[in-house]
Amino acid sequence: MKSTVEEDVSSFYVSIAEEDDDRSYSLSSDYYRQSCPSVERIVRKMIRDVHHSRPSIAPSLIRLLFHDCFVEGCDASVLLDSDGSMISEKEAPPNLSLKGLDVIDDILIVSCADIIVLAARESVKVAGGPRYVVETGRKDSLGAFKEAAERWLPSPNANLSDILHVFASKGFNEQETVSLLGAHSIGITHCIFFENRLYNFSGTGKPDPELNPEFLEELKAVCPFSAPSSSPSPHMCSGSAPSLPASGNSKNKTDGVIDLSFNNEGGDAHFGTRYYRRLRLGKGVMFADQQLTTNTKTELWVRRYSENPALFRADFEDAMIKLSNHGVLTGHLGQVRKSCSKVLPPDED
Ligand code: HEM
Repeated sequence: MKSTVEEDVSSFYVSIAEEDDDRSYSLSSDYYRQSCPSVERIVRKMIRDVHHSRPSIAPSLIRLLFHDCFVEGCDASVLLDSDGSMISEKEAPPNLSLKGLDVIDDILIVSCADIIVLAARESVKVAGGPRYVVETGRKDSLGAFKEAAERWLPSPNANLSDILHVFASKGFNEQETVSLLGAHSIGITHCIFFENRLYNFSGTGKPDPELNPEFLEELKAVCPFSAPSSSPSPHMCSGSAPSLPASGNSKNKTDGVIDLSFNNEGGDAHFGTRYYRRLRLGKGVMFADQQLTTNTKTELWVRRYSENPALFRADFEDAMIKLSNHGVLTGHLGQVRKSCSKVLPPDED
């Protein structure tokens, strides 16, 4: 006997074509009303189940949304493998440490692009963040954009004006940018993404003066200096920014990992608020984060969000909805892949 999920999947591919014929090409709140009415319920259940056995999955899926949507829009292009005609975005340095891609394929009951958005929404919720409403109807891309990934995904050592410029190019103002970065209140980072702040900040041979001195010592204990640092320069990711080996097998200093909320003493337990309170204490782990306190406009939002959890949650919801709708493909502009890592052959498109 077929499970509810299997029934939903088999009916989906039959009716998706009909669905497109009788509606305008835009996202909608009931896009899968006929073809897959249970999609949101199924994604919610699957994310909760995976989160139970693999609690690290929620931050990974939220980051995946950002890395998909910032590169030519929310079109699941980040999931495509390289083939004869294209190089995968997964090979772009900022994407080498992405995780959770397997979960999107495991859930695949509608387009990969919609699953990324719905999975990120549920991930925010299980991580203690707000629940927001997202529309559906995104289609998957016909190609991958590795060079765009290198151009648009900021380096953890990028300076604030570059970061604000990139976000502004995608339509996000300072307030929205600061609220989105609240996602860094959960998840992990590898030492390689901030070790220059501990040992050789901007080539000075000294630590970043913005780092809280006690916190600096704690970070050094977790990420000891073990080899000449590559001292990545603090500019946008263009292939020269720090990146991890594609395989996680090598045992070297790049393996060091800490929680983005490492030593939260003096901070706060809540999603979001925790991040901004830490920044005010000089406990931002990445350079990109800590700099939010150095500019009058962004510092204002850091302060407001650290003091007002309700304000943060409302703004974060709005910014995540905006991110989830960025540059989407609808109607015949895209396709619905059967495997997220492969474009459909033309005869099946
Ligand atoms: C200036 C912009 C940003 C930079 C430079 C940046 C950089 C990074 C880096 C280097 C990591 C560590 C990855 C690792 O070591 O595996 C990370 C983790 C993370 N980022 Fe960002 N990020 C930015 C914006 C965002 C945004 C807008 C979101 C979501 C809305 C986001 C969500 C996350 C999450 C949730 C993690 C933890 C991932 C995990 O635990 O697997 N980031 N980010």
